[in-house]
Amino acid sequence: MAQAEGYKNGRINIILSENTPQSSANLRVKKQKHSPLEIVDKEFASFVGLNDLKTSIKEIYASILINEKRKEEGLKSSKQVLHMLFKGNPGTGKTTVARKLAKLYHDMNILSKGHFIEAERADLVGEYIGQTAQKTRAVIQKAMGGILFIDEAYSLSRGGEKDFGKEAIDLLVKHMEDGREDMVLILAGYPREMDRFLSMNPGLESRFPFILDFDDYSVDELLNIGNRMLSERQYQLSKQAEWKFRNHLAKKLREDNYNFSNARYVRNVIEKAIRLQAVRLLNSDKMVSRDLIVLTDQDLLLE
Ligand SMILES: Nc1ncnc2c1ncn2[C@@H]1O[C@H](COP(=O)(O)OP(=O)(O)OP(=O)(O)O)[C@@H](O)[C@H]1O
Repeated sequence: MAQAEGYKNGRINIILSENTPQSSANLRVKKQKHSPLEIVDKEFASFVGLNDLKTSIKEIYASILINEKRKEEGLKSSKQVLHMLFKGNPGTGKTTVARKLAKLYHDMNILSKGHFIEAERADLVGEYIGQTAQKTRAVIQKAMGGILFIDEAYSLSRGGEKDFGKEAIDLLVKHMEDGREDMVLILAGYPREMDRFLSMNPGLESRFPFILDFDDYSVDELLNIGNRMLSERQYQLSKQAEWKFRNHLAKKLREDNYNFSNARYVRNVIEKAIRLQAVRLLNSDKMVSRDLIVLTDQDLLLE
């Protein structure tokens, strides 16, 4: 196990005891001389915005480390339950953050494997008696040592009391109650549907100590996300294209916030623009190297 070794200059230094199974991950932590909270900043540096969420994750991270330290010192410590509810509109980063947490928890030695399993209703719910238990147990088994992420969790209670989805929920709850710690369950979905789902399954919410809200992005944040996606691929928007995109995003946010898919929408526009630019360049007789980088307003198909 990694251990927290005292506090120096406001930092908790992580050291390794011998025979640590994930020693390479933790050695990385030590070599870089980052404090645990800086590690969260570093891991989440590629995420635009999400400031409240980053603060919550730091609190979780800090409380886990301090709890471990208290345990070592023989002080009272609570059992760490890390199951989470993620509430946010489409494309607000729920899946991407959950994947990142799997890695972080692995580096912290909380999860032995740190892999990420995403499951939906069809993976858990069967069509005949006995099949749901089989399917759900198999998914839980596969997720042991990692994160089990169930997107649109409310789809499990779609059919009401008689539906097998209820059985899947009960099995997941039972698994959480059994207190096997080497798996984190994250139920995710859109805020309104999640709230309805939780109100229909009393007692469920209280089993999740962490509820994280993913807010919609502002126009500036969406543009920032887009520009980062482009620079990762060595592209950029022309001034005019950026202006056009900004106005369009502002209009989108005013119009249909509920169906708008936030950062995923931005990703789709950008991927389409890259394809349209390629066709435009092949059709043009003159091409200089800068043309390979710049996406113009003609390349942005905004709908
Ligand atoms: N804050 C962010 N910074 C940078 N990129 C982001 C951010 N949030 C989301 N993205 C990008 O947007 C895309 C969609 O994100 P993701 O799939 O995590 O959203 P989601 O909330 O799980 O959506 P859904 O609920 O519809 O499945 C991904 O490509 C992701 O990398």
